[in-house]
Amino acid sequence: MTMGETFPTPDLSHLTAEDYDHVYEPAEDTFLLMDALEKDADLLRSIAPSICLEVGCGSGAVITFLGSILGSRPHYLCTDLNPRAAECAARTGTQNNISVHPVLTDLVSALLPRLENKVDVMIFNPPYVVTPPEEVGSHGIEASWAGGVKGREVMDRFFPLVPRLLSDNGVFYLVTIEQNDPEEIGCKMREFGFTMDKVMSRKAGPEKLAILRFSSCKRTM
Ligand SMILES: C[S@@+](CC[C@H](N)C(=O)[O-])C[C@H]1O[C@@H](n2cnc3c(N)ncnc32)[C@H](O)[C@@H]1O
Repeated sequence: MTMGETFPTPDLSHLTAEDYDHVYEPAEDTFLLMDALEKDADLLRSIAPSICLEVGCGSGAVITFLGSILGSRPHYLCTDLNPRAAECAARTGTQNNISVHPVLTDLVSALLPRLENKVDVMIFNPPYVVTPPEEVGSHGIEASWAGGVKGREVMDRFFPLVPRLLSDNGVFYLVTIEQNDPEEIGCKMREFGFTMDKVMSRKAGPEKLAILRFSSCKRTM
């Protein structure tokens, strides 16, 4: 086992302040997610992934970081409904020599049914902030954080799609805050056939962040 292996934070020097007016700038949640992926590097490699997918890629920092862990063998796909984010994610991949393929779509709509049971590693740092419901649904920077009731409105729409997308040995990483009620999410995902593990947690200002990992109860590895 390769204890404590570290991987480089992606070079984001190509992104400008103007980009970040429109696209989520990597923050504590982004970095905690990267730390969790780094911690799970051996597990991720043991899956020998063919397809990795990040939903809501923003700058593309996380999917690119995953690429630095897993190398060039897997396909790296990502989605966002913000066109500027999709464009930034492609540039971040190029800047770091990782081939990242962004798809402009709501959640994963454009990828189903083609990716049915084919995704080995899936990541979602969703808009998780509790906001009035009417703030949900923007295609601009507000889509980065506006999560509506309990901060759950966007992620709740995604959960039923997880069993359709993940391969039998696949894993799904989700960023949450305490207000999202991670325990309730665990119960909901159990109904879809997944077990939940908390990989990491951290307090960042007022936010109690957690990185949850879901894997199929049928998982053989
Ligand atoms: C908290 S930001 C995370 C960005 C990036 N993954 C990171 O960790 O830095 C959430 C991202 O999800 C995107 N997003 C929000 N709702 C979405 C939806 N329904 N479908 C696809 N992407 C969405 C936002 O545009 C934003 O880029």
